Amino acid sequence: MPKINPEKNSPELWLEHWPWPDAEGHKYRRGHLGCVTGPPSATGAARLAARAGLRIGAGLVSLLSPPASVLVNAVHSTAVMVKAFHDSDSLSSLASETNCTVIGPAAGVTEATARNVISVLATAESAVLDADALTVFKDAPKDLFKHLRPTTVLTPHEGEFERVFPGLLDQLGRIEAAKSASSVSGAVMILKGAETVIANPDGRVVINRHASPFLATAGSGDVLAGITGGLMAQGMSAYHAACAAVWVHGDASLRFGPGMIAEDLPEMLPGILASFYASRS
Ligand SMILES: NC(=O)C1=CN([C@@H]2O[C@H](COP(=O)(O)OP(=O)(O)OC[C@H]3O[C@@H](n4cnc5c(N)ncnc54)[C@H](O)[C@@H]3O)[C@@H](O)[C@H]2O)[C@@H](O)CC1
Ligand SMILES: Nc1ncnc2c1ncn2[C@@H]1O[C@H](COP(=O)(O)OP(=O)(O)O)[C@@H](O)[C@H]1O
Repeated sequence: MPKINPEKNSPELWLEHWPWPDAEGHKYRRGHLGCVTGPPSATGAARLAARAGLRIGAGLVSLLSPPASVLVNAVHSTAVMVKAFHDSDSLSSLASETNCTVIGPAAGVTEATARNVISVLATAESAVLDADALTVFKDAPKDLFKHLRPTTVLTPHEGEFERVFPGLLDQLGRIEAAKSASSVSGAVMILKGAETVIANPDGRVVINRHASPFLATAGSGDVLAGITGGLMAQGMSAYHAACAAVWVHGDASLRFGPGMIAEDLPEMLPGILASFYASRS
C-alpha cells in the first residue's frame, strides 16, 4: 500500500475562514451552541465543552440537560444557559434551535443516549459526537452511520474508534484508518492522540503534532469537542472547524504547559484569539 504523507495542520489551512464577529452583529448572529449533559453526577464534562464553545466565540451556549441535572448545571453556570429536556423528542426540539449541538461527554452508555444522539442528528444544523455518543453504537455502528452527514464531526480516542470501527486501526494504521472511517461513515473524523488525524469524507486528511503531552488529562477531549462545536455554531465548515479546533486546543496546551488541567484550556483561548485577530490583513 502506498505511504500517505498527510498535510501538517497549521493556521494557513483555515485561518482565512475564521468566523470573526461583524461590526453590526449581535449574539444571535454569532451562533448558538448546545451541549447535552449527563445525569446529576456526571455534568462536568458537558460544562467543559460549553465553556470552551463560549470562549471560542459562540454568541450563545446552552446546556441541554435532563430534568434531574438542571439544578446542578444551574448552580455551576453563569453566562452559559440551562434548558431542560424530558425525552428525546424534547431534546430534538431544543437541538433544532442550535447551530451546532455537542453530545457524548459523560452522557452515559444507555439506550436513552442512543435515542438522544439520533434526535440531535435529526434536527441540529450540525453536530459533534464524542465519547459515549460513539460508545453506545459499539454493537451496531451502521445504526449510527445512516444518520451522519458531512456536517457531523466524530471525535474518538483510539478506544472509542476501535468500538465503532473495529479492526481498522490494526489493519490500516491511524492515517488510513481515519480516512476510511470518514469515508464509510460520511462524517468528519478527529482521531485523537499524541498525533491527531483529521479526515474529511472527500479524502482530505491532515495530521496535527502541535500539542503538549500534558493534554493527557481527564476532560481535555471534552474541551476539544466544545471548541469544534463552537466554531461550527459560528458557521465554519465541519472540516475547517475540526482542523482549527485541534490546532487551537494543542496551542492552548503548549501555552499553559506543566500542571495544566482541562479547566485551564478554555482560559488560554483569548490569548490565541488575540494573536489571530492582530494578524488579520
Ligand atoms: N469531568 C468529567 O465528567 C469527565 C468525564 N469523562 C467521561 O467519562 C466517560 C468515560 O470516558 P473515558 O475516555 O475515560 O473512557 P472510555 O469509556 O472511553 O473507556 C476507556 C477505556 O478505553 C481504553 N482506551 C484505549 N485507547 C484509549 C485512549 N487513547 N484514550 C483513553 N482510553 C483509551 C482504555 O484503556 C480504557 O480501558 C465518557 O463519558 C467521558 O466523556 C471524561 O471525559 C473525563 C472527564
Ligand atoms: N501524549 C499526548 N500528546 C498530545 N496530545 C494528547 C496526548 N494524549 C492525549 N492527547 C490529547 O488529549 C485529548 C484527550 O481526549 P480524551 O481521550 O477524549 O479525554 P477525555 O475523555 O478525558 O476528555 C485529545 O485531544 C488527545 O489528542
